[in-house]
Amino acid sequence: MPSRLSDAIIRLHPDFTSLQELPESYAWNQRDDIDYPSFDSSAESVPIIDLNDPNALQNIGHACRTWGVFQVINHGVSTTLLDMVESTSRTLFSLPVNQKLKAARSPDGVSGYGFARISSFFSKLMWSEGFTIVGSPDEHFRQLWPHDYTNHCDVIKEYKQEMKQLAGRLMCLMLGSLGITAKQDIKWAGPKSDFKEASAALQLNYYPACPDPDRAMGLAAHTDSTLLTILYQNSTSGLQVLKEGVGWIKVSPVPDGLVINVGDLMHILSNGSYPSVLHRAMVNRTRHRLSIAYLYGPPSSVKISPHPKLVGPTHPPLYRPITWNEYLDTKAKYFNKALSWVRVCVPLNGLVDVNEHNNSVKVG
Ligand SMILES: O=C(O)CCC(=O)C(=O)O
Ligand SMILES: [Fe+2]
Repeated sequence: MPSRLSDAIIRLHPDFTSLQELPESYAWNQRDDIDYPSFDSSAESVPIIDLNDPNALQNIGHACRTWGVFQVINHGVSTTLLDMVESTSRTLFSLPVNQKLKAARSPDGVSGYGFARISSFFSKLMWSEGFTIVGSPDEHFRQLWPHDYTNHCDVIKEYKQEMKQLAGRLMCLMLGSLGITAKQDIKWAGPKSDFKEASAALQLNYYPACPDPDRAMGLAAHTDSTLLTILYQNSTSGLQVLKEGVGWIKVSPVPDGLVINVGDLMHILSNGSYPSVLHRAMVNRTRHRLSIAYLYGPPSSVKISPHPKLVGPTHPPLYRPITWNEYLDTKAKYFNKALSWVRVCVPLNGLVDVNEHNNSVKVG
């Protein structure tokens, strides 16, 4: 890398541990909570759903409709694997900045190390680092750990496999709660209804301890562009979701729990019944935080549209068909307005998309 370019990147990617004060470039004078108050989980809390509960499907339907987010326990992903993926992520972000930059995301690429991808939409910087994995992690991991990358690659591959299985199961439950049977009603679910052809990316997020957390922002408010997102967070809280009419609600980490977000494509598929949840990550004065988001969507050639079973004379389709890539392009252009650019019809109840009230929604 030419040295002037790498100097510029290092200036943009500081060694957070060396900063004793919050630089002005990281000070968010205006955060979204100007309009919305913040609550801890004592006010209202995101539903926690046991996947072994015989009522799991109904509970998921209710959570998707009212919150657009829920946590799952007894999901079948082992604690050992969650610990291992957390450990690989922590090892990655603990590398010296110069080493991490060897696997920097290229300006037009998606995989690799860098700031949150949504950073370009904001004038202030976010107190976080990210690493995106699309496809195999081998090449980038070899750059990070030239002599010792295979174990880390294996952990990521196993985690992605487990996530894919869980995501397929959650798809069946979420669709089932809308009255849609994966096997009969969704062609791309495949003969075993395992959504084998689905696409996905893994997003590792690291939020170092911050000297002035009240003025900093870990990851600004956004909805995910996915069908659904499976988020693992370590034991440090920081995730908040916006509950319409209430405010920002903390999503407290539950031992071995996974947070499931409804994404924009599920909102479209459900013809607006399931809201894609607006969420953000705050930072902590003394503790670092890690999160690992499995971003799950349809195969690249599949167009997502309001499902025919949810459409009728009194329920016209609210959105036009769109592929994941087309939607990502729309989101990158129109940010929080992306859903309205896909909309073909104003809902009969006259409500606008929840996200349009906020001016800081970005790609997930
Ligand atoms: O760190 C978190 O809790 C949120 C991460 C997130 O929203 C994302 O990666 O899209
Ligand atoms: Fe997100």
